Amino acid sequence: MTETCVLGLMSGTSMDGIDLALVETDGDARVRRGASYFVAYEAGFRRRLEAALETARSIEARHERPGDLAALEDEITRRHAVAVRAFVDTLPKSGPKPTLIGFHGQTVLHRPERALTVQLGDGALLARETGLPVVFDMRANDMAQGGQGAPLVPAYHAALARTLPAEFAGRPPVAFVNIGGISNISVVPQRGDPIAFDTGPGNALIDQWVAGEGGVPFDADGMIASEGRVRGGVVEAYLANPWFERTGAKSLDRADFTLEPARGLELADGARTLAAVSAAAIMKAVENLPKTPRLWILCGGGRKNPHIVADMREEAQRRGAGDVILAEDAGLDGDAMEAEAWAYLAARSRTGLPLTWPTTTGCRKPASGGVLALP
Ligand SMILES: Nc1ncnc2c1ncn2[C@@H]1O[C@H](COP(=O)(O)OP(=O)(O)OP(=O)(O)O)[C@@H](O)[C@H]1O
Ligand SMILES: CC(=O)N[C@H]1[C@@H]2OC[C@@H](O2)[C@@H](O)[C@@H]1O[C@H](C)C(=O)O
Repeated sequence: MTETCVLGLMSGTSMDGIDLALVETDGDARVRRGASYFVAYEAGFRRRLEAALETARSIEARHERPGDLAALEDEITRRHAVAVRAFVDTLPKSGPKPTLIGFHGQTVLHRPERALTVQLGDGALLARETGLPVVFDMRANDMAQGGQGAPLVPAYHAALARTLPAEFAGRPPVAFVNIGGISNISVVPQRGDPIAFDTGPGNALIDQWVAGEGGVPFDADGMIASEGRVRGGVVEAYLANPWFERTGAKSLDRADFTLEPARGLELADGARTLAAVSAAAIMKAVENLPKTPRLWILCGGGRKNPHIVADMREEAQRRGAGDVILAEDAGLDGDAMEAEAWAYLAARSRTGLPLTWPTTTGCRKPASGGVLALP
């Protein structure tokens, strides 16, 4: 494939808004990262998305849209179209313009054990609204091929690993950790396919905790947690979840971990303890990897919580697991990475290249995927 300028769209499990990013890519080794943009959801819309998770629980087949989910899907899609137009308006007149969109949509249900994953997002409507071809539904074929349907970002992490500055590239295996609502890891070895899985809760529990106990949407820069201390017993209760013993490909629904073990804690102790849980859950991944990573590159909003980062560094040292750095330290953009990934995946989809491998989602053989909608 020749190089295409692709616009990636991600509305993740944190439900905080829409990330947009441009990538010029052939869907293979050539990756040139471009501009990025973010459109926040206002509190009321975030609450509607949260309510949709409840409504979606009754879904048994992925195209069912009970209750208000059809109307919500329409609105989510139109909000993405508005975001695309706003982003494109900011691009310099002389620079590259997107000719393809990679669209994630909003996950409202993820039940890999039932081969069921539901993203609200109407690719055909987005194509009509933007006038651009749209690749969407990139998780479905992986599931049809026996995979978990997530995580999908490892294909992009593997491509980025090849572009790392020499001081980092010489330290395989490199681990990319996305600390979103849920956290996931991609380990990129020197040779061979990436190894990946969801590691456990990221920011979703912290967000729910500080919203419920403190009335704020997230613990900005870990300020609330700074006033608290780690309750070791609660961390242990979380880590006793059989999830952590499971080896191989595995992926989570946002509802799989709850605040139950933290109930009764005071606001700041809860925020600090849940940050420790996120860090410990990620570092526990080492126990399920064939080789301990030598470098950890953090992306996603959780890298801005200094307690998560500090706890990970301490644990990496204890485990002899090398350095923990932020995406920005390696010249990358930790906020835009998932949106960039959806752009890259769309380009791979167009050329039929694999989006997933047996080592990333457990699919039977490397699987491409995605549905193309033309304007
Ligand atoms: N300054 C900050 N300090 C602490 N936490 C922050 C900060 N900024 C963002 N976050 C956290 O990051 C979250 C958003 O992260 P991100 O956009 O990576 O998640 P996502 O893409 O929605 O999730 P996922 O990767 O699970 O799909 C917010 O909900 C918040 O918890
Ligand atoms: C079903 C779904 O949307 N899963 C998300 C979620 O958020 C993080 C983690 O759980 C990951 O598995 C996935 O997103 C990333 C971007 C992925 O598929 O790579």
